[in-house]
Amino acid sequence: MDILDKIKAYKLEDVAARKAELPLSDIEARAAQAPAPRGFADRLTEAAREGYGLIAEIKKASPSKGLIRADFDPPALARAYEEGGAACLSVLTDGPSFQGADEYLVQAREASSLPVLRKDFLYDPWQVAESRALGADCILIIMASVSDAQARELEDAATRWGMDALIEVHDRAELDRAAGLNSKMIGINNRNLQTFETSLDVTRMLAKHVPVDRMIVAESGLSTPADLAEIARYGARSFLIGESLMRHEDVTAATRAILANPLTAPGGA
Ligand SMILES: O=C(O)c1ccccc1NCC(=O)[C@H](O)[C@H](O)COP(=O)(O)O
Repeated sequence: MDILDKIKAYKLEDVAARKAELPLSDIEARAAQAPAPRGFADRLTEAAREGYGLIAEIKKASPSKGLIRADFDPPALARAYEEGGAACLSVLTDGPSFQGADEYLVQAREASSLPVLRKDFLYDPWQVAESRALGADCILIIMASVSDAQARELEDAATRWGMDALIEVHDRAELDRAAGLNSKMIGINNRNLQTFETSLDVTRMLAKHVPVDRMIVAESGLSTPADLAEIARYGARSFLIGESLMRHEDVTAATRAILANPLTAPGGA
């Protein structure tokens, strides 16, 4: 059983328990009261047109690295990322593997004007409504962890709630399945979630197969302006970065530094 299977097993139990406490109609009522969605894909596209589109991640710990940032203050981090030039935020809400919390998303969104991705493992439309109730503007769909039917169901639910979906892939088969969905954003995860091996070669190999009407978001293992410039050569102008920014004491300065001198290339987003 790899980490993704383990996460899926406890997540399904957790969702069943949450649903028992709060039926779909109740969580939908909460979602309907949430602040209006901030256009996540639109904001990212706009930033990528002018330079790079950065989704900056609020990440305390991970299965591959353990504790990443002890001094962890989600509202302060959200403000620091915004000041540094991030286009969007990603907030890990999973507790057992990432030391995340739903509350971190609420706090980060309230502290900034940026659209927010709920970075979690979703299997059920109930969780999509829950994400909206928390204020999320975008959800993540990990193709390695869901069937085509589940992916479609999650994407449809996100659309109904006015949210965007980032569709994450790691290999060609997942990319081909993702292309059958409607979402504009395709996240190419450089990290193999079975082995944790991380290589920018994954984006290099897959980017050329992404349909031209989709936006590539390169994810994981990015830590220098040179990494971004290299990936930009493969056609990706948007990036999801967590650990390398979280390890800097001055997150604003680190965000500014990684976004400096974007590779000027035709093609925009
Ligand atoms: O980060 C992990 O170890 C991990 C393990 C299992 C499933 C997901 C995992 N990470 C989630 C992410 O996708 C990353 O947090 C995100 O792409 C940012 O990556 P990085 O910049 O390398 O922190």
